[in-house]
Amino acid sequence: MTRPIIVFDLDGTLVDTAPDLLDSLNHSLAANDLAAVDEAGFRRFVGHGGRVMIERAHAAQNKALMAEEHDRLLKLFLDHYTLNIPGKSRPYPGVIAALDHFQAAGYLMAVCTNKYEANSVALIGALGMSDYFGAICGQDTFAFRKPDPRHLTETIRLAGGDPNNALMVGDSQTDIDTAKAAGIPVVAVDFGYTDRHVREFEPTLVISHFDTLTPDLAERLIAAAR
Ligand SMILES: O=C(O)COP(=O)(O)O
Ligand SMILES: [Mg+2]
Repeated sequence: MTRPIIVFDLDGTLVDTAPDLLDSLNHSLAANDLAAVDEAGFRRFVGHGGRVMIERAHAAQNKALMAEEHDRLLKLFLDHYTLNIPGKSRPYPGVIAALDHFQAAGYLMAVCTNKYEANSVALIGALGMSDYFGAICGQDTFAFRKPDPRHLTETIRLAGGDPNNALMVGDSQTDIDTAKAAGIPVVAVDFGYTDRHVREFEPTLVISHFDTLTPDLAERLIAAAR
């Protein structure tokens, strides 16, 4: 059998990127005379990448958004975000220790995120975390993205893993729906970016700290899902 694989979402799961995403979002919105989004708004708009964040912020303020404007604001957002990496973004408490434990236990690891791939690779590199991951797949890596389950299953294959011997860890409904559609057990962290409690989306398990996420626990969750 192939080595087991654990796949992580990025924003709100491995790394607390909210301050930087919010700064870059507000930088782009200001160019279209929109009011700044606060932390609560951010939680409602995040999860499907920058383009959707900008679209949702406009809808919330009843502002029309033409296709060309959308492209221009996305470019402003991405240029600002890219220039600031890693900014204030840091891994959540216990993340590095957990990755070390999974690595020592022989797990393959990968990232499946709706951020753009280049920004994901840059952020993970800037935080010194690249060596843990056999694949880092963003919303533009394939022709499909979360909640399409193929984003997850193809990430697993790219990292050399088997979807039948896999666990997903995420912070949002998108992650939970994706894993469920792929038939993969999913652990939800309760400290990420969602406006409703992750429990409502019925993940396999909810955790509040990475210390809880051990290779033993992962093995049990994978075995129970078979
Ligand atoms: O940036 C987003 O909108 C989502 O990113 P995530 O999939 O890593 O949570
Ligand atoms: Mg997330």
